[in-house]
Amino acid sequence: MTKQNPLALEAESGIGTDMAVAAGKPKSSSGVGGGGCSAHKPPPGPCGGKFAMGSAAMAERMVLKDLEINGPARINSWVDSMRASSPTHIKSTASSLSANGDDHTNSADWTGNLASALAMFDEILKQSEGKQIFMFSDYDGTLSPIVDDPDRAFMSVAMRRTLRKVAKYFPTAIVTGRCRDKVYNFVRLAELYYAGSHGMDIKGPTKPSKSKHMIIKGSDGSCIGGNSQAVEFQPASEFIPMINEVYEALMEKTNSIFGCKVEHNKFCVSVHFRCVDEKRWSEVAQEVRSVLKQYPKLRLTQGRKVLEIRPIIRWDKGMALEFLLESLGLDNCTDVFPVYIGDDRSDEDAFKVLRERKQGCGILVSRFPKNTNASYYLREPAEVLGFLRRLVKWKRCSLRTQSSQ
Ligand SMILES: O=P(O)(O)OC[C@H]1O[C@H](O[C@H]2O[C@H](CO)[C@@H](O)[C@H](O)[C@H]2O)[C@H](O)[C@@H](O)[C@@H]1O
Repeated sequence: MTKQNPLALEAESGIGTDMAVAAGKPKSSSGVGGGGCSAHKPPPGPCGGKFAMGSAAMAERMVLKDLEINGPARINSWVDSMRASSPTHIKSTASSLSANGDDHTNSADWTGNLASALAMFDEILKQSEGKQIFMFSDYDGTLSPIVDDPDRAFMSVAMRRTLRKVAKYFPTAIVTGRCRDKVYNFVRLAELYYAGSHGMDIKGPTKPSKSKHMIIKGSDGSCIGGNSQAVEFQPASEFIPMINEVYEALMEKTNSIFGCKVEHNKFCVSVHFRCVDEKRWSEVAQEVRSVLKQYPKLRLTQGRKVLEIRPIIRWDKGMALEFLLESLGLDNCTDVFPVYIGDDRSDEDAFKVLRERKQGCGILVSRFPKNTNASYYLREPAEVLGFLRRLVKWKRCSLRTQSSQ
Protein backbone atom coordinates (compact mmCIF):
# COMPACT_ATOMS: atom_id res chain seq x y z
CA MET A 1 0.00 0.00 0.00
CA THR A 2 1.30 3.44 -0.85
CA LYS A 3 2.15 5.34 2.29
CA GLN A 4 0.87 8.85 1.87
CA ASN A 5 0.19 11.31 4.60
CA PRO A 6 -3.45 12.27 4.51
CA LEU A 7 -3.10 14.38 7.61
CA ALA A 8 -1.98 17.54 5.96
CA LEU A 9 -3.84 20.81 5.73
CA GLU A 10 -6.88 21.49 3.68
CA ALA A 11 -5.10 24.57 2.47
CA GLU A 12 -2.45 22.46 0.81
CA SER A 13 -4.95 20.51 -1.20
CA GLY A 14 -7.38 23.34 -1.70
CA ILE A 15 -10.29 21.05 -0.97
CA GLY A 16 -13.28 21.22 1.21
CA THR A 17 -13.43 24.77 2.52
CA ASP A 18 -16.84 26.21 1.99
CA MET A 19 -16.23 29.61 3.48
CA ALA A 20 -13.01 31.45 4.02
CA VAL A 21 -12.16 31.93 7.66
CA ALA A 22 -10.48 35.16 8.59
CA ALA A 23 -6.83 34.65 9.40
CA GLY A 24 -5.07 36.27 12.31
CA LYS A 25 -2.74 35.56 15.16
CA PRO A 26 -3.39 32.68 17.50
CA LYS A 27 -5.11 33.91 20.63
CA SER A 28 -3.26 31.81 23.12
CA SER A 29 -0.83 28.99 23.45
CA SER A 30 -3.51 26.50 24.31
CA GLY A 31 -3.97 25.42 20.75
CA VAL A 32 -2.27 22.85 18.63
CA GLY A 33 0.59 21.22 20.38
CA GLY A 34 -0.40 22.93 23.64
CA GLY A 35 -0.53 20.97 26.85
CA GLY A 36 -3.46 19.28 28.47
CA CYS A 37 -4.66 17.39 25.44
CA SER A 38 -6.17 13.98 25.68
CA ALA A 39 -3.86 11.20 24.70
CA HIS A 40 -3.73 10.32 21.07
CA LYS A 41 -4.34 6.72 20.29
CA PRO A 42 -2.47 5.55 17.24
CA PRO A 43 -4.67 4.27 14.49
CA PRO A 44 -5.27 0.57 14.60
CA GLY A 45 -4.85 -0.02 10.88
CA PRO A 46 -3.88 -3.63 10.52
CA CYS A 47 -0.74 -2.92 8.56
CA GLY A 48 0.13 0.54 9.88
CA GLY A 49 -1.00 1.83 6.51
CA LYS A 50 -1.62 5.31 5.27
CA PHE A 51 -3.37 6.34 8.46
CA ALA A 52 -0.42 5.47 10.61
CA MET A 53 0.87 9.02 11.07
CA GLY A 54 0.27 10.46 14.53
CA SER A 55 -1.53 13.71 15.14
CA ALA A 56 1.57 15.39 16.58
CA ALA A 57 3.33 14.94 13.28
CA MET A 58 0.21 16.16 11.59
CA ALA A 59 0.18 19.32 13.67
CA GLU A 60 3.77 20.06 12.72
CA ARG A 61 2.74 20.13 9.11
CA MET A 62 0.33 22.95 9.65
CA VAL A 63 0.59 26.20 7.81
CA LEU A 64 -1.68 29.19 8.01
CA LYS A 65 -4.29 29.70 5.43
CA ASP A 66 -4.05 32.77 3.30
CA LEU A 67 -7.48 34.21 3.76
CA GLU A 68 -9.23 37.54 3.53
CA ILE A 69 -10.06 39.20 6.78
CA ASN A 70 -11.32 42.73 6.28
CA GLY A 71 -14.14 44.75 4.89
CA PRO A 72 -17.93 44.71 5.04
CA ALA A 73 -18.04 42.86 1.74
CA ARG A 74 -16.56 39.89 3.49
CA ILE A 75 -19.48 39.63 5.87
CA ASN A 76 -21.91 40.12 3.01
CA SER A 77 -20.32 37.25 1.21
CA TRP A 78 -20.62 35.12 4.33
CA VAL A 79 -24.31 35.90 4.51
CA ASP A 80 -24.71 35.20 0.78
CA SER A 81 -23.02 31.91 1.36
CA MET A 82 -25.28 31.14 4.32
CA ARG A 83 -28.31 31.90 2.15
CA ALA A 84 -27.01 29.86 -0.74
CA SER A 85 -26.41 26.86 1.44
CA SER A 86 -29.70 27.19 3.28
CA PRO A 87 -32.18 28.85 0.97
CA THR A 88 -35.62 29.33 2.37
CA HIS A 89 -38.02 27.00 0.70
CA ILE A 90 -40.92 28.65 -1.07
CA LYS A 91 -43.98 26.72 -0.13
CA SER A 92 -45.00 24.79 -3.19
CA THR A 93 -47.73 22.39 -4.14
CA ALA A 94 -45.58 19.66 -2.69
CA SER A 95 -47.03 20.50 0.67
CA SER A 96 -45.18 17.87 2.62
CA LEU A 97 -41.91 19.38 1.55
CA SER A 98 -39.38 21.04 3.69
CA ALA A 99 -40.97 22.13 6.84
CA ASN A 100 -37.37 22.99 7.56
CA GLY A 101 -37.05 25.47 4.75
CA ASP A 102 -33.58 24.56 3.72
CA ASP A 103 -33.79 22.49 0.65
CA HIS A 104 -34.29 24.64 -2.39
CA THR A 105 -36.09 27.69 -3.57
CA ASN A 106 -37.86 25.89 -6.36
CA SER A 107 -39.84 22.74 -6.65
CA ALA A 108 -37.63 21.05 -9.22
CA ASP A 109 -37.61 17.30 -9.00
CA TRP A 110 -34.90 14.69 -9.36
CA THR A 111 -36.43 13.37 -12.56
CA GLY A 112 -33.77 13.13 -15.23
CA ASN A 113 -30.87 13.78 -12.88
CA LEU A 114 -29.96 10.97 -10.55
CA ALA A 115 -31.79 7.69 -10.18
CA SER A 116 -33.66 6.75 -7.04
CA ALA A 117 -31.86 4.16 -4.92
CA LEU A 118 -35.24 2.53 -4.32
CA ALA A 119 -36.06 2.33 -8.00
CA MET A 120 -32.56 1.02 -8.71
CA PHE A 121 -32.45 -1.30 -5.72
CA ASP A 122 -32.00 -4.45 -7.80
CA GLU A 123 -29.25 -2.83 -9.82
CA ILE A 124 -27.40 -1.85 -6.65
CA LEU A 125 -27.67 -5.43 -5.42
CA LYS A 126 -26.35 -6.67 -8.72
CA GLN A 127 -23.33 -4.40 -8.41
CA SER A 128 -22.71 -5.76 -4.93
CA GLU A 129 -22.97 -9.40 -5.98
CA GLY A 130 -20.37 -11.58 -4.27
CA LYS A 131 -19.20 -8.66 -2.16
CA GLN A 132 -19.62 -7.73 1.47
CA ILE A 133 -21.80 -4.63 1.79
CA PHE A 134 -20.46 -2.15 4.36
CA MET A 135 -23.17 0.34 5.35
CA PHE A 136 -22.21 3.92 6.18
CA SER A 137 -24.79 6.50 7.15
CA ASP A 138 -24.89 10.11 8.18
CA TYR A 139 -27.26 10.89 11.07
CA ASP A 140 -29.10 14.22 10.84
CA GLY A 141 -31.36 14.49 7.83
CA THR A 142 -30.59 10.89 6.90
CA LEU A 143 -31.60 8.65 9.80
CA SER A 144 -33.53 11.37 11.62
CA PRO A 145 -35.58 14.20 10.15
CA ILE A 146 -34.25 17.74 10.38
CA VAL A 147 -35.86 19.54 13.32
CA ASP A 148 -35.43 22.99 14.85
CA ASP A 149 -33.84 21.81 18.06
CA PRO A 150 -30.63 19.81 17.49
CA ASP A 151 -31.05 18.23 20.92
CA ARG A 152 -34.32 16.70 19.84
CA ALA A 153 -33.28 15.10 16.58
CA PHE A 154 -34.59 11.69 17.55
CA MET A 155 -34.58 8.70 15.32
CA SER A 156 -37.86 6.83 14.98
CA VAL A 157 -38.31 3.50 16.72
CA ALA A 158 -38.74 1.87 13.32
CA MET A 159 -35.46 3.34 12.10
CA ARG A 160 -33.61 2.11 15.17
CA ARG A 161 -35.08 -1.36 14.87
CA THR A 162 -34.13 -1.52 11.22
CA LEU A 163 -30.63 -0.20 11.83
CA ARG A 164 -30.10 -2.93 14.38
CA LYS A 165 -31.08 -5.53 11.80
CA VAL A 166 -28.83 -3.91 9.21
CA ALA A 167 -25.91 -4.16 11.64
CA LYS A 168 -26.64 -7.83 12.11
CA TYR A 169 -26.03 -8.51 8.44
CA PHE A 170 -23.54 -5.83 7.42
CA PRO A 171 -20.75 -3.90 9.15
CA THR A 172 -22.48 -0.58 9.83
CA ALA A 173 -21.11 2.84 10.68
CA ILE A 174 -22.66 6.19 11.55
CA VAL A 175 -20.54 9.05 10.22
CA THR A 176 -21.64 12.42 11.57
CA GLY A 177 -20.70 16.01 12.29
CA ARG A 178 -22.06 15.52 15.77
CA CYS A 179 -20.15 14.63 18.89
CA ARG A 180 -19.84 10.85 18.99
CA ASP A 181 -21.36 10.50 22.46
CA LYS A 182 -24.32 12.58 21.49
CA VAL A 183 -25.10 10.62 18.38
CA TYR A 184 -24.62 7.42 20.34
CA ASN A 185 -27.28 8.62 22.78
CA PHE A 186 -29.66 9.04 19.90
CA VAL A 187 -28.88 5.72 18.25
CA ARG A 188 -28.00 3.52 21.26
CA LEU A 189 -26.74 0.57 19.25
CA ALA A 190 -23.43 -0.68 20.59
CA GLU A 191 -22.84 -2.99 17.64
CA LEU A 192 -22.21 -0.08 15.26
CA TYR A 193 -19.07 1.86 14.35
CA TYR A 194 -19.33 5.57 15.12
CA ALA A 195 -17.35 8.35 13.50
CA GLY A 196 -18.30 11.60 15.25
CA SER A 197 -17.06 15.18 14.76
CA HIS A 198 -16.93 14.79 10.98
CA GLY A 199 -14.94 11.59 11.31
CA MET A 200 -12.42 12.98 13.81
CA ASP A 201 -13.62 10.67 16.57
CA ILE A 202 -13.88 7.05 15.50
CA LYS A 203 -14.80 4.10 17.64
CA GLY A 204 -15.70 0.54 16.80
CA PRO A 205 -18.50 -1.58 18.28
CA THR A 206 -18.46 -1.93 22.05
CA LYS A 207 -20.77 -4.88 22.08
CA PRO A 208 -19.81 -8.28 20.77
CA SER A 209 -22.07 -8.69 17.83
CA LYS A 210 -24.10 -11.72 16.89
CA SER A 211 -23.66 -10.54 13.40
CA LYS A 212 -23.21 -12.73 10.41
CA HIS A 213 -20.55 -10.65 8.72
CA MET A 214 -17.53 -10.52 10.95
CA ILE A 215 -15.28 -12.78 8.97
CA ILE A 216 -15.12 -11.83 5.37
CA LYS A 217 -13.99 -14.48 2.94
CA GLY A 218 -12.07 -13.78 -0.20
CA SER A 219 -13.07 -15.43 -3.45
CA ASP A 220 -10.49 -18.17 -2.78
CA GLY A 221 -12.07 -18.78 0.62
CA SER A 222 -9.30 -17.07 2.58
CA CYS A 223 -10.15 -14.65 5.35
CA ILE A 224 -9.60 -11.12 4.13
CA GLY A 225 -10.96 -9.04 6.95
CA GLY A 226 -13.11 -8.72 9.99
CA ASN A 227 -13.44 -6.59 13.07
CA SER A 228 -11.30 -8.68 15.31
CA GLN A 229 -9.50 -5.65 16.70
CA ALA A 230 -10.77 -2.58 18.50
CA VAL A 231 -11.06 0.49 16.35
CA GLU A 232 -10.38 3.85 17.92
CA PHE A 233 -8.96 6.96 16.32
CA GLN A 234 -8.90 10.67 17.14
CA PRO A 235 -6.70 12.51 14.63
CA ALA A 236 -7.43 15.96 16.09
CA SER A 237 -7.02 15.43 19.82
CA GLU A 238 -4.56 18.35 20.11
CA PHE A 239 -7.36 20.68 19.12
CA ILE A 240 -9.57 19.96 22.10
CA PRO A 241 -8.38 22.93 24.24
CA MET A 242 -8.73 25.25 21.27
CA ILE A 243 -12.20 23.97 20.46
CA ASN A 244 -13.24 24.40 24.11
CA GLU A 245 -12.02 27.96 24.04
CA VAL A 246 -13.80 28.76 20.79
CA TYR A 247 -16.99 27.20 22.08
CA GLU A 248 -16.94 29.44 25.16
CA ALA A 249 -16.20 32.52 23.07
CA LEU A 250 -18.97 31.75 20.59
CA MET A 251 -21.47 31.11 23.38
CA GLU A 252 -20.70 34.49 24.82
CA LYS A 253 -20.67 36.37 21.52
CA THR A 254 -23.91 34.93 20.20
CA ASN A 255 -25.73 35.02 23.49
CA SER A 256 -27.81 38.04 22.54
CA ILE A 257 -28.86 36.71 19.13
CA PHE A 258 -32.26 35.18 19.63
CA GLY A 259 -32.50 31.65 18.24
CA CYS A 260 -28.77 31.18 17.79
CA LYS A 261 -27.48 27.96 19.26
CA VAL A 262 -23.89 26.87 19.73
CA GLU A 263 -23.27 23.14 19.93
CA HIS A 264 -20.07 21.58 21.23
CA ASN A 265 -19.18 18.60 19.08
CA LYS A 266 -15.93 17.76 20.87
CA PHE A 267 -13.52 18.28 17.94
CA CYS A 268 -15.68 20.89 16.24
CA VAL A 269 -18.35 23.42 17.06
CA SER A 270 -21.65 24.08 15.30
CA VAL A 271 -23.31 27.48 15.27
CA HIS A 272 -26.96 26.96 14.38
CA PHE A 273 -28.90 29.77 12.76
CA ARG A 274 -32.02 27.81 11.79
CA CYS A 275 -34.08 29.67 14.38
CA VAL A 276 -32.43 33.07 13.88
CA ASP A 277 -34.37 35.75 12.00
CA GLU A 278 -32.71 36.04 8.58
CA LYS A 279 -32.24 39.76 9.20
CA ARG A 280 -29.81 38.83 11.92
CA TRP A 281 -27.75 36.29 9.99
CA SER A 282 -25.12 38.94 9.32
CA GLU A 283 -24.74 39.37 13.07
CA VAL A 284 -24.18 35.66 13.43
CA ALA A 285 -21.57 35.80 10.68
CA GLN A 286 -19.96 38.86 12.23
CA GLU A 287 -19.64 37.24 15.65
CA VAL A 288 -18.36 33.96 14.29
CA ARG A 289 -15.83 35.79 12.18
CA SER A 290 -14.67 37.92 15.07
CA VAL A 291 -13.93 34.78 17.07
CA LEU A 292 -12.37 32.82 14.24
CA LYS A 293 -10.02 35.65 13.39
CA GLN A 294 -8.11 34.59 16.46
CA TYR A 295 -7.80 30.99 15.35
CA PRO A 296 -6.05 30.48 12.05
CA LYS A 297 -5.85 26.78 12.70
CA LEU A 298 -9.58 26.40 12.51
CA ARG A 299 -11.74 26.45 9.42
CA LEU A 300 -15.35 26.99 8.68
CA THR A 301 -17.71 24.84 6.64
CA GLN A 302 -21.46 24.96 6.24
CA GLY A 303 -24.20 22.47 6.72
CA ARG A 304 -27.95 22.86 6.80
CA LYS A 305 -28.48 26.19 8.52
CA VAL A 306 -25.34 25.66 10.52
CA LEU A 307 -21.81 27.04 10.50
CA GLU A 308 -19.33 24.34 11.44
CA ILE A 309 -15.97 25.26 12.94
CA ARG A 310 -13.35 22.57 12.77
CA PRO A 311 -9.60 22.02 12.76
CA ILE A 312 -7.83 22.84 9.56
CA ILE A 313 -6.54 19.31 9.12
CA ARG A 314 -7.19 17.30 6.04
CA TRP A 315 -9.63 14.94 7.56
CA ASP A 316 -13.26 14.49 6.64
CA LYS A 317 -16.02 11.94 6.35
CA GLY A 318 -14.41 10.47 3.23
CA MET A 319 -11.19 9.83 5.08
CA ALA A 320 -13.13 8.35 7.98
CA LEU A 321 -14.73 5.94 5.53
CA GLU A 322 -11.34 4.95 4.16
CA PHE A 323 -9.95 4.66 7.67
CA LEU A 324 -12.71 2.27 8.68
CA LEU A 325 -12.18 0.14 5.62
CA GLU A 326 -8.48 0.02 6.36
CA SER A 327 -9.04 -0.77 10.02
CA LEU A 328 -10.98 -3.81 8.99
CA GLY A 329 -8.32 -4.80 6.52
CA LEU A 330 -10.67 -4.08 3.67
CA ASP A 331 -9.13 -1.04 2.03
CA ASN A 332 -7.53 -2.91 -0.83
CA CYS A 333 -10.25 -5.42 -1.04
CA THR A 334 -12.39 -5.61 -4.14
CA ASP A 335 -14.81 -7.90 -2.36
CA VAL A 336 -16.27 -5.03 -0.35
CA PHE A 337 -19.14 -2.83 -1.46
CA PRO A 338 -19.44 0.31 0.70
CA VAL A 339 -22.80 2.04 0.59
CA TYR A 340 -22.75 5.59 1.99
CA ILE A 341 -26.00 7.47 2.64
CA GLY A 342 -25.98 11.16 3.58
CA ASP A 343 -27.75 14.46 3.08
CA ASP A 344 -25.14 17.04 3.95
CA ARG A 345 -22.38 18.85 2.10
CA SER A 346 -19.87 17.12 4.32
CA ASP A 347 -21.12 13.77 3.00
CA GLU A 348 -19.90 14.75 -0.45
CA ASP A 349 -16.35 13.97 0.73
CA ALA A 350 -17.41 10.37 1.26
CA PHE A 351 -19.32 10.20 -2.02
CA LYS A 352 -16.22 11.49 -3.77
CA VAL A 353 -14.02 8.82 -2.21
CA LEU A 354 -16.35 6.09 -3.43
CA ARG A 355 -16.56 7.62 -6.89
CA GLU A 356 -12.77 7.88 -7.12
CA ARG A 357 -12.27 4.36 -5.85
CA LYS A 358 -14.94 3.18 -8.29
CA GLN A 359 -16.28 1.16 -5.40
CA GLY A 360 -19.70 0.85 -3.82
CA CYS A 361 -22.16 3.70 -4.15
CA GLY A 362 -23.09 7.02 -2.62
CA ILE A 363 -26.73 7.86 -1.98
CA LEU A 364 -27.70 11.48 -1.44
CA VAL A 365 -30.74 12.21 0.69
CA SER A 366 -32.47 15.22 -0.79
CA ARG A 367 -35.84 16.16 -2.14
CA PHE A 368 -34.30 18.37 -4.78
CA PRO A 369 -31.55 18.00 -7.35
CA LYS A 370 -28.12 19.09 -6.21
CA ASN A 371 -24.63 18.89 -7.57
CA THR A 372 -23.36 15.71 -6.04
CA ASN A 373 -20.82 12.94 -6.26
CA ALA A 374 -23.46 10.46 -5.16
CA SER A 375 -24.78 7.93 -7.64
CA TYR A 376 -28.35 7.68 -6.38
CA TYR A 377 -30.80 9.64 -4.31
CA LEU A 378 -33.41 9.03 -1.64
CA ARG A 379 -35.78 11.85 -0.85
CA GLU A 380 -35.98 11.74 2.94
CA PRO A 381 -35.33 9.62 6.03
CA ALA A 382 -38.57 7.72 5.38
CA GLU A 383 -37.12 6.53 2.08
CA VAL A 384 -33.83 5.70 3.79
CA LEU A 385 -35.86 3.48 6.11
CA GLY A 386 -37.51 1.83 3.12
CA PHE A 387 -34.13 1.21 1.49
CA LEU A 388 -32.61 -0.28 4.65
CA ARG A 389 -35.62 -2.51 5.17
CA ARG A 390 -35.34 -3.89 1.66
CA LEU A 391 -31.67 -4.54 2.22
CA VAL A 392 -32.40 -6.55 5.37
CA LYS A 393 -35.20 -8.46 3.68
CA TRP A 394 -33.02 -9.32 0.71
CA LYS A 395 -30.15 -10.49 2.94
CA ARG A 396 -32.44 -12.67 5.00
CA CYS A 397 -33.88 -14.28 1.91
CA SER A 398 -30.47 -14.94 0.41
CA LEU A 399 -29.17 -16.46 3.66
CA ARG A 400 -32.25 -18.68 3.82
CA THR A 401 -31.73 -19.79 0.25
CA GLN A 402 -28.06 -20.52 0.93
CA SER A 403 -28.80 -22.62 4.01
CA SER A 404 -31.46 -24.63 2.25
CA GLN A 405 -29.07 -25.58 -0.55
O1 LIG B 1 -23.15 15.08 9.70
P1 LIG B 1 -24.51 15.26 10.27
O2 LIG B 1 -24.92 14.12 11.14
O3 LIG B 1 -25.53 15.58 9.22
O4 LIG B 1 -24.34 16.55 11.20
C1 LIG B 1 -24.37 17.86 10.67
C2 LIG B 1 -25.00 18.75 11.71
O5 LIG B 1 -26.18 18.06 12.10
C3 LIG B 1 -26.94 18.63 13.15
O6 LIG B 1 -27.55 19.82 12.68
C4 LIG B 1 -28.53 19.59 11.67
O7 LIG B 1 -29.63 18.89 12.26
C5 LIG B 1 -30.33 19.59 13.30
C6 LIG B 1 -31.41 18.68 13.86
O8 LIG B 1 -32.28 18.23 12.88
C7 LIG B 1 -30.90 20.90 12.73
O9 LIG B 1 -31.56 21.64 13.74
C8 LIG B 1 -29.76 21.73 12.13
O10 LIG B 1 -30.28 22.90 11.50
C9 LIG B 1 -29.00 20.92 11.09
O11 LIG B 1 -27.86 21.64 10.63
C10 LIG B 1 -26.07 18.88 14.35
O12 LIG B 1 -26.84 19.52 15.34
C11 LIG B 1 -24.84 19.68 13.99
O13 LIG B 1 -24.01 19.81 15.12
C12 LIG B 1 -24.08 18.98 12.90
O14 LIG B 1 -22.99 19.77 12.53
